[in-house]
Amino acid sequence: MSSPKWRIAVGCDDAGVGYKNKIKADFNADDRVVSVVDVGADDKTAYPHIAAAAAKLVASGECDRALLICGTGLGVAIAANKIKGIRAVTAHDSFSVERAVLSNNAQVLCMGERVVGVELARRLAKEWLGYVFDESSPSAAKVAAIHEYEEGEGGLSGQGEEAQIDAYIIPDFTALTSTIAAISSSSSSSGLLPPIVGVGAQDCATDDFGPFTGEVSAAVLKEIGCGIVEAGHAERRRLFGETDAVIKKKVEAVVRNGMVPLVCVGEVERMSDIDMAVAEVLAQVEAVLQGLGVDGADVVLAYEPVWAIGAPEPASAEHVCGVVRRLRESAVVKGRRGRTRIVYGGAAGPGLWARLGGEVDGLFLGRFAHEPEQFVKMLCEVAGVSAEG
Ligand SMILES: O=C[C@H](O)COP(=O)(O)O
Repeated sequence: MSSPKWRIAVGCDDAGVGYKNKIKADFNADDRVVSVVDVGADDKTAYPHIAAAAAKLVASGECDRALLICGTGLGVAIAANKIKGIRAVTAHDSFSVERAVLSNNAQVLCMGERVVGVELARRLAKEWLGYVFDESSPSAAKVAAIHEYEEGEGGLSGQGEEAQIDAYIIPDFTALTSTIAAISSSSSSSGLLPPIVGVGAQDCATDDFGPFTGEVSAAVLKEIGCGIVEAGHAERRRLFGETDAVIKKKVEAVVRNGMVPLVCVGEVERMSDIDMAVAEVLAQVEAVLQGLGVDGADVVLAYEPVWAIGAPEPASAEHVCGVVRRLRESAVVKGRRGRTRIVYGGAAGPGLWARLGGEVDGLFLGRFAHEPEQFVKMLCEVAGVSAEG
């Protein structure tokens, strides 16, 4: 097997500038490294922001690893570990650096400029590049257990233990801030913190900045508190001519800004041959996910047969489950490093969840979400709790 070529993020606070710059130069000269992104300006930026920025690059899949330096290497590790999916360690000796990768699959190495000599720090960073976690090793199950705790305690939106499901309201742009404020204040007054319902947007721009009058960027959506953003809804494709290439750029923008993309896919015409439906849907999925620069990111696919959107009845459970199963088995989904969840949309209403028999990860509601009682009923069905309680 050929050695991996690493894409590395480096960062530091004002106590770690000297070591960061030296190690960065070492990385740039090392042919095991293909790119180095420096997230740390050599200024007074507090370490949590630097550490989180580097960790997000790793979590999104834009970088493979990060090396962070502060005075002790402790604060940056604590901050980086707050980013979902990140395993950051502080290590100042050769054995710990080795085990951080081989035992813990840590993607982030932190060191302290006031703790370790510069030549040892450089040597450790060099050794670190040589270690690769073995997914078939006995350590893999333990790392998976860490991930399970993270999912159990947090989930898609970082919700608390009270939340059994990830629920999102996705209103139009003008209602976003008031919806976020309403959810936030009702969560505080009910004592449920953080909110058990998140908020998302129906669309976003492909770019974060630039002259795109009328567009709403993913950066702004993140800033106001969105957690999820739709990309490629059937109506965007049909009415606004959005192509797979545009949708892919939007997905990249959503992930780049630390949110989850809700990628809508679905065959246009009703067809009895499930193979034909799968081929059409899979082509859309492949066009968006293949070569996505954010392979490690969480993605939600909304399987919405276009013919079922706005229809009196949803697609049959047999059809939905058949397509979803094939999507899950596809190379493009199986081969991703990030989690891919598949939800169903298109006339989804009460009772559908049970008929789908656990084959899908959730529902994408249109009209029924506009009826509060039906909405709550379906939330309860998915959460497996009684609507009466
Ligand atoms: O955006 C919503 C979905 O396209 C589904 O809509 P629907 O449940 O009203 O058919």
